[in-house]
Amino acid sequence: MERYKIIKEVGDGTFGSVWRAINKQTGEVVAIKKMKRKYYSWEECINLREVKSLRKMNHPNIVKLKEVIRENDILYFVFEYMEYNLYQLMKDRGKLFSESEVRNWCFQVFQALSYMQQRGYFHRDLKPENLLVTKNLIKIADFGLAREIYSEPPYTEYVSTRWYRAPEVLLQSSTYNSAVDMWAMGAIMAELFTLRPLFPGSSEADEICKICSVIGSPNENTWAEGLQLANLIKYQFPQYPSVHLSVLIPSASKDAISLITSLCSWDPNKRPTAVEALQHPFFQSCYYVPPSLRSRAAVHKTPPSVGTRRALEQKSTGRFSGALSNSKPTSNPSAKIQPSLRTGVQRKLEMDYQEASKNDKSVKTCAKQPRYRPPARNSPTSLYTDRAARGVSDTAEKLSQITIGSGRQPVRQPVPSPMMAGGWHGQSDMFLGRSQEIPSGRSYSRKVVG
Ligand SMILES: Nc1ncnc2c1ncn2[C@@H]1O[C@H](COP(=O)(O)OP(=O)(O)OP(=O)(O)O)[C@@H](O)[C@H]1O
Repeated sequence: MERYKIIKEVGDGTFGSVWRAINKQTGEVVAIKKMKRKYYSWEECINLREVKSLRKMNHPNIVKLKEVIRENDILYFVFEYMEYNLYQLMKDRGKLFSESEVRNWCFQVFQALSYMQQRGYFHRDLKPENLLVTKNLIKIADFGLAREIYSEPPYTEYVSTRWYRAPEVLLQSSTYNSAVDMWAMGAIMAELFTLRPLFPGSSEADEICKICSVIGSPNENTWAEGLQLANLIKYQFPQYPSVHLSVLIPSASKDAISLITSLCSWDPNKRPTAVEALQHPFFQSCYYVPPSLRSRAAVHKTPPSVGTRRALEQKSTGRFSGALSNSKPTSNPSAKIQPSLRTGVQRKLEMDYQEASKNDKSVKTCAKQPRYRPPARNSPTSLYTDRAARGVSDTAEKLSQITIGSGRQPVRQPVPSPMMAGGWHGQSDMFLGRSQEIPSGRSYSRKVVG
């Protein structure tokens, strides 16, 4: 580590603190993530397999892992340095972002997701804090890193966000897939427009409640499988009609609303894949180069993210091409997602249903704000400083005692790190898991340093 000069702490996550540093030899500015637990041998660097995968990921919109160092039993990840995360940008924002800013960012993130999805990976913890920005460039961070479920406090104060968690995960599906990232992107996109989280649930139960109050409760037509999942854990959805998203996101165009609506579909199978999202009319002005045509397009020196859509339109036959046809992509091979990537068994969640029946009576109403309120457009910044507005209230605290599958021990539940879609990682999944479970009675708070 003596090769690096540590400058200052820029982030403090669940598993590591992140520092800005300079490579003394090259002068390059990097971000060094120092893991909180100790690793007494390389074998103990439980996630090395994933680290190797991450190092292989080479995409302009995925934060590059440059180096992994273990020194004095401490594990360090050296990343390229990014100036901000999206949460910081939203928090400090005095006025709304323009639609073209939102489009530019989302287009880049969908390209990274498309890259990952085509390689059978998905992120599973997309949230504004994990989207890092330098100038116009945005990159996905924090995936594939070691997540230790057996680690001891000092992590107990942190409760990972549930605001971007897909309903199938909330309902403890054992077979979720890359569509969870698409859900998260819908929620993030909406938040970029309003600077308010779309589904600010204060507990898992309240999270579902918030979702119902926005997109309407699911039914046989919208998500038959979800009703079955709910049945399995004896959960009853609260009954709400849907609200048109344009009411909640007044600054967004019709195309943006259409994309967010489809990303936030109850049924994971009805959400677009990343490739399909890139073909949505919202991105009409953007220039997407399907991987199959990358080498040819490279000749034109097109920027990796956004440009003018000049070509390849005839190649786009995805979900949103033409008049929003329902036909599946045909001529664009990259748009053909292998069925296994969509439906593969990802993991077996550790579940404890002992008190699940409590949900029958407990989740008929949302905590606070029974309906999502349209954003206060004049004071968007207040959201991130107002605890109550973020759904953290006494009522919420109480509701959080009776969450879906409550009765669990307040220990870290393994939520696997980004992993090969369609693959069951078995034993190692325990090690790859990240904290997702919300210990009862704890409130969510974002931890952002700097
Ligand atoms: N490459 C980077 N460049 C600059 N800042 C970074 C970088 N990577 C991470 N950070 C900052 O550090 C914060 C925490 O990083 P990260 O999410 O990787 O930690 P974590 O322990 O995995 O967090 P979490 O609790 O979200 O799982 C990020 O939100 C970001 O603000």
